[in-house]
Amino acid sequence: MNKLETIGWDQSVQDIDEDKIARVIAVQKNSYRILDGEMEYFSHLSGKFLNQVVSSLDYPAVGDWVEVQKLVDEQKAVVNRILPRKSQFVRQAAGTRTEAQIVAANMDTVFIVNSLNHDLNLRRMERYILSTYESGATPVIILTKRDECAQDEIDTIIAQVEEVAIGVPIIPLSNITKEGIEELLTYLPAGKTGALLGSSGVGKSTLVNTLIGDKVQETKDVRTVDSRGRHTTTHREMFRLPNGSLLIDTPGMRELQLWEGETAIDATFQDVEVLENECKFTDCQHDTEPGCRVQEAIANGELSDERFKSYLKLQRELAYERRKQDQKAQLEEKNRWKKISKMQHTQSKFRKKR
Ligand SMILES: Nc1nc2c(ncn2[C@@H]2O[C@H](COP(=O)(O)OP(=O)(O)OP(=O)(O)O)[C@@H](O)[C@H]2O)c(=O)[nH]1
Ligand SMILES: [Zn+2]
Repeated sequence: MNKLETIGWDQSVQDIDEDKIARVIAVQKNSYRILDGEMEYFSHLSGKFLNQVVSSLDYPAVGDWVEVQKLVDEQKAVVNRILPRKSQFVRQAAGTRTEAQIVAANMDTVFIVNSLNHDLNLRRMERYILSTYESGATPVIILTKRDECAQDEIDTIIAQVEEVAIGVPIIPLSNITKEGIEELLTYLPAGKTGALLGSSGVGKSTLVNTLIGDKVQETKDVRTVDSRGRHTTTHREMFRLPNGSLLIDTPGMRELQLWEGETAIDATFQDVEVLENECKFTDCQHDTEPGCRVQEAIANGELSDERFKSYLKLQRELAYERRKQDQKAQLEEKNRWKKISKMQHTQSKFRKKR
């Protein structure tokens, strides 16, 4: 096995010098911690790289494969480019600006983590499933803290989750009793990359510690702070598990604002799609039309009204996002031309003077 395979390498990129490839394991303010399978390096982006950056999606993210120039003795490196991603989980960055944020890259599986002891929010879960399908990875749902729930409560919750997570594996587990951990690992065999996503406090970092069998991530109960008063661990980080898989831990998200997802709507709402196709009216809004198959399904309980509303709402949200992004792109293009024509203008004035 070559050393890149120990950090999840499975790309079929041709003409590549193995010694120049590394994987991003953590993103710091202006530097990237990268691993080549043997050694860790602190790396920066090359000037050429920075000149080509157009959007936030062009910066390296945790899980990315990068082509680098290494200074082995100093354990430093310069990043020249990002290799094409096979998957990327994107959300709208927190705040009001229209900007994308990559949560994790090149993962095979996204583990959507929820806790059994908190109110489960099925609408939120639909968002995570949608974004996961859009990312190009496969979703798996994890329900933590099963030690705090009786079996019948767990069964009820699983039944509810099954209705919104059609065909998605659901794993109830406990970081305390370790029930469910073995099952989780069947979805993360050697060489594969997973990412843990979900709200704050559901037990993502604790799960990383459970899987590694050591305390590598700080968790809510103990916040370790170093001498300069900073938290000692970066929260968004990729780890190697003892079974040879890779796992990305991410900070809890307060809300998952969609960035894109039109192509993933069908996979997320397979049940609704089937009903829409069964509807005999070709132009149906599935709203108030008498005889509509969707409305019939809602009336007889086959489809929940909340789920159908959520389906419509997410579609509206995605269309709105798309318009906002298009407007932003137009504005950027306009500004780019303004800048170019201004530059040409000053250049011609300069020439005339001479
Ligand atoms: N009873 C029980 N408590 C758990 C379990 N897993 C985690 N916890 C507790 O839940 C709390 C939050 O755990 P974290 O691992 O910090 O949660 P997180 O998802 O990483 O949170 P953020 O880092 O804020 O995103 C801690 O007090 C853990 O000890 C579990 O399986 N059972
Ligand atoms: Zn209809």
